[in-house]
Amino acid sequence: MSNILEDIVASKLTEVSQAKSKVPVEQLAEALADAAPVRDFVASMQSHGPVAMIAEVKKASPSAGVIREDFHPVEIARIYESAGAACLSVLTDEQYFQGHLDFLIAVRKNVAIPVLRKDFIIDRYQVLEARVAGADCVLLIAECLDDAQLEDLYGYALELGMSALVEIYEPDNLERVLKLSPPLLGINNRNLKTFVTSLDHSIRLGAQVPADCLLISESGIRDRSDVLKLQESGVRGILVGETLMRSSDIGEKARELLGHASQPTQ
Ligand SMILES: O=P(O)(O)OC[C@@H](O)[C@@H](O)c1c[nH]c2ccccc12
Repeated sequence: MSNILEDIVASKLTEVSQAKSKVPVEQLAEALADAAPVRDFVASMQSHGPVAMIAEVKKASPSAGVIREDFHPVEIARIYESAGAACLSVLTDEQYFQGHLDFLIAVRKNVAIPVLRKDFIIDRYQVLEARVAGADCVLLIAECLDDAQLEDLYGYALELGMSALVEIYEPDNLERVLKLSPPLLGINNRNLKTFVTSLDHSIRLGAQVPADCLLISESGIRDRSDVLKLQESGVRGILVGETLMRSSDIGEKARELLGHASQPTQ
């Protein structure tokens, strides 16, 4: 079976080297002076209880294809914000998710809550690019990074004033990510090799996460009962994309997940 993560990482290597030849790192670093001040992603997650939502702006994915044709990132982001999302996640990968760094730039300027750059980060250049674009947090996927890379990219994100959301799928990666003492830890419910998605994955693996680390269950969350089930298992954050993006009333669906719905929807 082909492993999508390996394919994506391979194309990221090319993408990053092309980006570096277009805008050398020294030039990119000069733009840091003009970057907006960082918003505290971790604090926003911690202050939105009992379960804080990271709402994702995502047009398409390798597992689902195009999720939403009628795609206006800023409009969607504003709806998420007013529905009570703690933070936003914006896909910036172009090839596999039909995202764009420009979406993040536009979203960040039009909301007041912190924004995560959702991409496959394998190089410091992408972390710098994220900060220059206005990102408050970057995603670091343990399955794409060895220990040295993980530590380096994590440290660099912090150095630039951002937070990093460290994500794992494989149970074997838990121990090595906990060495960073991250305030946030994401457990992906979706196996990126098979696309099989099960909430039980973050529930089971989450039981091994220390209480001082805010546990975020990612992917495959569909309704209020899912959220309650996760909450009962100690999950304090959720990352939701597809369910919201497929909804004909995004705001209502977001409020339903958070338990703020005017009327429960089925
Ligand atoms: O659309 P969903 O099933 O609600 O999932 C959102 C998010 O968890 C998912 O997009 C995701 C989790 N980790 C990733 C890493 C890269 C790209 C995407 C992801």
